[in-house]
Amino acid sequence: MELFKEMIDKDYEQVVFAHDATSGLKAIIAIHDTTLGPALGGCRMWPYESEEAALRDALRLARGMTYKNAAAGLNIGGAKTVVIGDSKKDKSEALFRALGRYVESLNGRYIISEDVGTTTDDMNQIYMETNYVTGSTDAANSSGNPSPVTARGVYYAMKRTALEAFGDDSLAGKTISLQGAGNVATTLAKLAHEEGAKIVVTDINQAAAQNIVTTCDAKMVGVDEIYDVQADIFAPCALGAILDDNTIPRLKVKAICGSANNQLLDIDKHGKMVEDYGMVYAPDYIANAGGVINVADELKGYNEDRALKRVKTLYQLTGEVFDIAKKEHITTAKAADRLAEKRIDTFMRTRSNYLTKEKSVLKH
Ligand SMILES: NC(=O)c1ccc[n+]([C@@H]2O[C@H](COP(=O)([O-])OP(=O)(O)OC[C@H]3O[C@@H](n4cnc5c(N)ncnc54)[C@H](O)[C@@H]3O)[C@@H](O)[C@H]2O)c1
Repeated sequence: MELFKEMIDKDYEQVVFAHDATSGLKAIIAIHDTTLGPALGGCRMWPYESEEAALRDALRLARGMTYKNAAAGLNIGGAKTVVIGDSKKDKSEALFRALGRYVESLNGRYIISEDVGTTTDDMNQIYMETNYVTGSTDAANSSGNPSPVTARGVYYAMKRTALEAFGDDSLAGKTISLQGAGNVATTLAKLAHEEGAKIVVTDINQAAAQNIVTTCDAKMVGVDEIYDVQADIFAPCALGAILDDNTIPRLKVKAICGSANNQLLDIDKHGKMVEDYGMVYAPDYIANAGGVINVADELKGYNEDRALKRVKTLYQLTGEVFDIAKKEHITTAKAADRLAEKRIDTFMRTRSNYLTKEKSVLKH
């Protein structure tokens, strides 16, 4: 990869390669954009097949965080860390403390948090070396596991999506086909079930799916069968890139709203295709922004009520995206990007005048 070409093309600010011989740390911190404030994004630990694959993932995910954070109205930018390694074998206190020291060296330009392959324990080790970490349970202002809050956000986005698709935001009597029965899906299923929705669930982990069958009176189907279920709303809460040429024509729903990141294999082609098949699509990074809204609240001194109140506004935000799509004759996926880009552009201009001291989300 020609790194500077990539950075110039998508306007990345900074890429840090971090190595520690003793712990075996090999990490990449990609900071995409800090126009709105310090960049916040999770730390993914994954046994990448090559260094280039790790770098590509870091860049892609960092940019995604810029869009998610901006669209959610947060005063934070976008970044991501990837640690090259197997989260089951390669973790150590030394590795995360070495990473924490690199985060500290960025002096608040970047705030790290959990992602796939990392846990609150890992964040606690990072916290020994830097305060620029969220989601650690040792810090005074910890917000804990974000998944239940992410699920709550998906639930509000889903209600607004139902209003768009059915003219009524109630989930009572609606059938939801749920792909995945993990952390987010479990809380989402519970909220929807409490409102009177029927759940059809699948997971490669049958025990996880069975748990939702038991707690929410759901029906279980096979992993591939989920796309053929006659339902009202499809909720992808497992993997990315699952909306493609093969799956979209099989869906028998009127709306799609779930927590998985990057659900559309190709944002332009498949964003259009879902609409051509008559489905309303809630853009993933709008629907799943509850988690980052929650951790970002830690920067102000975590207040659960305030964070949850903000998460509830994902209902209105989802509606705003639908309105932009209609007004500008673009897909809802593109409309979410427009919303994020407009916010960054507006504040780049509005905040361009000189101040001797600037107020920052990190200083209060
Ligand atoms: N946890 C959060 O706060 C959060 C925030 C934003 C986005 N997300 C995204 O939401 C999704 C779910 O997150 P989570 O925290 O619940 O993860 P999780 O790991 O707890 O759950 C994912 C579930 O998907 C299942 N799964 C994997 N492959 C599958 C397949 N082919 N078919 C069906 N099920 C399959 C897994 O067995 C697991 O039970 C992920 O894509 C994640 O990136 C999560």
